Amino acid sequence: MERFKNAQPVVQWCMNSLKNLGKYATPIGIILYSEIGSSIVTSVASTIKSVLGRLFMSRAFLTSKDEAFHWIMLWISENEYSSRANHFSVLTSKTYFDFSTHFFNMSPSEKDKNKIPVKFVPSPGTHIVKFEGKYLIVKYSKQSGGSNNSESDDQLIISTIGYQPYFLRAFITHCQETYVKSKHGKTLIYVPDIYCDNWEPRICRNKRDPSTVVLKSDLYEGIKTDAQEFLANQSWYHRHGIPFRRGYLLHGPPGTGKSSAVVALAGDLDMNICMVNLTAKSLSDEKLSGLLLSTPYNSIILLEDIDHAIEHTAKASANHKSIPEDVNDNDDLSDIMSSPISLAGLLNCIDGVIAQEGRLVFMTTNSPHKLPEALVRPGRVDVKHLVDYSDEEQCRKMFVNFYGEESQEQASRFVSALKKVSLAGPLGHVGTGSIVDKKITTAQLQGHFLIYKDKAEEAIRNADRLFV
Ligand SMILES: Nc1ncnc2c1ncn2[C@@H]1O[C@H](COP(=O)(O)OP(=O)(O)OP(=O)(O)O)[C@@H](O)[C@H]1O
Repeated sequence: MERFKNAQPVVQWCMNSLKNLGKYATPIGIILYSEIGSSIVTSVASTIKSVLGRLFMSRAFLTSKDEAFHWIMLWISENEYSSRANHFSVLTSKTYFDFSTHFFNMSPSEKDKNKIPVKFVPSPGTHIVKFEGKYLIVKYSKQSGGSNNSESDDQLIISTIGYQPYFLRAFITHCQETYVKSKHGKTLIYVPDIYCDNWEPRICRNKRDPSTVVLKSDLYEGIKTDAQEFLANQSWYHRHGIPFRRGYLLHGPPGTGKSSAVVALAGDLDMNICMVNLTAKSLSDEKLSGLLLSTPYNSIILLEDIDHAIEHTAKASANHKSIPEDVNDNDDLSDIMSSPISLAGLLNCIDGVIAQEGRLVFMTTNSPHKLPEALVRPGRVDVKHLVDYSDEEQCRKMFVNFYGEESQEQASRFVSALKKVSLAGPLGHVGTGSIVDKKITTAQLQGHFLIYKDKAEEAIRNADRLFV
């Protein structure tokens, strides 16, 4: 009984509280009702939407990391929808890269050279396009933030009515075919985006005709045959347990046609080129390996001036804290101190357990002696070629390429003029008469002929200017 007496105030307090609650019951009820009710309605609606979506819609998700993203964007840009869309982005040929621009003829007409051509492409948002009489909803979202994660990817969600995915697949296949057709006769050059997260197609240029790249006889053909043989023998490599990769090193003086040969080869083999600047500040070992593992299908990897990258890695690893002694005033110190990649990282990426299979890697350098043994060992570099100063035959071919087949006789006179100059050695001494000893590069020859465009005789008369 005593215990109940003690509990009396508590019971009284509870009774009072209930009474007071009665006063507020209606507003609290409304609030609770509306809050709970609306959340129930929202979740039921979204469940129904998602169930209906799954039952009656098919959907494809793509990010800009994937090549298919670009096929779709190109198709939409070229589709008549884009000309009618009231929600679009405007691109000019000077605009920051957008894949589609390179497939349009964006060069100004001869008549109106000051008028920059304009192209309208879909802007981020939702677009409705028609394909084979059916509608597709394309949701395009652009992520502008992130620097070092996949959040910087643009995203496409394509939906259409119908449970069966065939229509959507047919649409994507059609976009791919359109892309392949647009690319016909062109070489696509990919470079890493500014964060070095993904590849982006940067240049779409007409294929370079291999006959316009004048190398020593059979050099180009030798490289091409080797590459073709490699590409055709995947199963042989697998059978023998040899990694299916082939590395080439083209070395020689600047302006002798090393990069031009790779561009011509890519066109000849109907491949694309992925070019990495190994000294880019935003690159790192991880990013480089990520990039090399995700090179777009059917691409040649081109690492130009590899000796510069090696120099950078060496300086940076030796000088993480101190300033290198051989830095001169023109060097950008921050570049040297923060070399983006390490030598070990580079070697691993080119040929390590993480290296992608089935690829051609071309490296070019002016200073092969600066390359570490480990870089040029077989497996990383399987084929080495010196691309040297021009010989007689190259001078003749360059002349004929410039002035036409009918200029054969003039080409011989041009070569004689060059030999005559070669016979006069330095300071009145007799020279060897060998054109190669005069160290003329094909780039110099090109420059000379450009001065005397359409004036073959003047190019011959002034041949000695090549040696000034
Ligand atoms: N062998 C060649 N045949 C035709 N054109 C050439 C040749 N070599 C150089 N050229 C021309 O000279 C320019 C530079 O050529 P390219 O970039 O291929 O030389 P490179 O050897 O790669 O030079 P670098 O070592 O400086 O990178 C280009 O415009 C190219 O057309």
